[in-house]
Formats: sequence, structure tokens, C-alpha cells
Amino acid sequence: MLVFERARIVQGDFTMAADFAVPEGARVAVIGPSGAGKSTLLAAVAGFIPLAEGRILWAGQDLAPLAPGARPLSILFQDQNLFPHLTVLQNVGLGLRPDLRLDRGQQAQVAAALERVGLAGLGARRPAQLSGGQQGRVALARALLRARPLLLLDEPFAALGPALKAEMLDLVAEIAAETGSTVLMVSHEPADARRFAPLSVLVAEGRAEPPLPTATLLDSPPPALAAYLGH
Ligand SMILES: Nc1ncnc2c1ncn2[C@@H]1O[C@H](COP(=O)(O)OP(=O)(O)OP(=O)(O)O)[C@@H](O)[C@H]1O
Repeated sequence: MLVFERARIVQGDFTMAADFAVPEGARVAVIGPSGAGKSTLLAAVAGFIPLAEGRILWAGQDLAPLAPGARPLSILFQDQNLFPHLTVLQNVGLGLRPDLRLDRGQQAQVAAALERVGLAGLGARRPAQLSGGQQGRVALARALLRARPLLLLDEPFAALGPALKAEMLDLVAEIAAETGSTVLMVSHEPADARRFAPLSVLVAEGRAEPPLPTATLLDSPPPALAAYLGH
């Protein structure tokens, strides 16, 4: 379980509060108006922004003492964070060993992860030789190998067309279900939230609200969300 315990996150003039729990294995969309603090919430979980007050706990452990790289999570951003000078195999291999000195077993794990995301045979290419969707799959394969229990998605597939984006969201959902990962996904598209996430956290007016069923929230939105959705 991921717990925000009377957490307060401050960035300059901006401040937001979070006090709720996300059940283990849940897929949760983080929705709300632009500038409301969706990315900030994820950045606090990832350890890029220290909390001004309160705690964030995973499996009962306070995350505060853990540097970002030591936290039990992987993050996918929109730019996918692929290294342009490395091959697909190397980019994925970084998920296992930053120095890329992979033994045979680890090489087999990399190959299996590429196969799992539908990229078998493309390991020798560089990111520039892949489509946007394929680049997303490389980043996903790397996250898969890291095998962290919490996955944070900050609009990683926003640049893809609707069909490809839907396909990627389905793939993430499938993999998360297989691995039991808990997923928080920032989303600007209500349709994506409905497709991907049974639960949603509304971020608005300086607060991240406890998760509610996505359909409930989108079908009967509170005023702050209704204005954003254009209802
Ligand atoms: N480094 C920073 N210093 C000060 N304020 C910041 C910083 N980064 C973001 N902010 C402010 O924090 C608030 C929340 O930003 P955040 O990016 O989390 O919003 P968001 O909900 O993800 O927005 P969007 O949907 O537009 O991506 C905004 O008001 C923003 O201007």
C-alpha cells in the first residue's frame, strides 16, 4: 500500500496536501486541471521534491530517507529517457546494471523483456531508428526489468496517436497485472483514465483527493473537475 500521511508538498508559491492510501496492485489515474499539481504529486513520491510536512510510506516504510534511485519504483516520462547513442538492448539492459556488464542470464532477461513488449529482433537498433510507439515499448521493457513494485507514469504516451496510446496503456495494464505492480498515471485524457485506471485521484485546489472509482468521478464530477472537463 502507498500511503500519503498528512503530506504537504511545496514548490515556491505552490502548495498541495495529500492524505490517503492507494491499495497495492491498484491502477490509479491522477487527473485534474493544468497546474493543479499532478506531476508534483508523482515527483514527491519519486523523491525529487522533499515533503514540507507529513510522510509517504510504501509497504509501511517511510520513503523520506531513500534517495530517488533507491526508492521501490520506476518512472516513465513523456520523453522516455532513452539514451540516443545506445542500442535498444543497451537501453533496456540499463534497467539491470548501469554499467551494462550483463552476464548470460541477464542478457536472456533483456531478450525476454523485449519479446514481452513486442520488440524481439530490434535490439541492435538505436532509438532514432524506432517509431514513437516502439520507443515507448523500450522504456517499458526497461521498467519491466527493474521489477520495482510501484510504477509512475507521467504522460509517457502523450505524443502517440490515440490507437497507439490505447495499445500502450493496455500493455502497461497487462504487465502491471502480471507483476502485481501498483501504478499511478498522470492523465489529461478522461478516456485514457477510464480505459486504464479503475481508480482516480483528483488533484485540484491544493489537494490530492482520496482515490474514487474513475467512472464515478468522471460521470459526476465535482465542480473543479467539471470546469476542467468542460461540463
Ligand atoms: N520548480 C518549480 N518551482 C516553483 N513552482 C513550480 C515548480 N514546478 C512547478 N511549479 C508549480 O507547481 C504547480 C503544479 O505544477 P505541476 O506541474 O505539478 O502541475 P500539473 O497538474 O502536472 O500540470 P499540467 O497538467 O499542466 O502538466 C504549478 O502551479 C507550477 O507552476
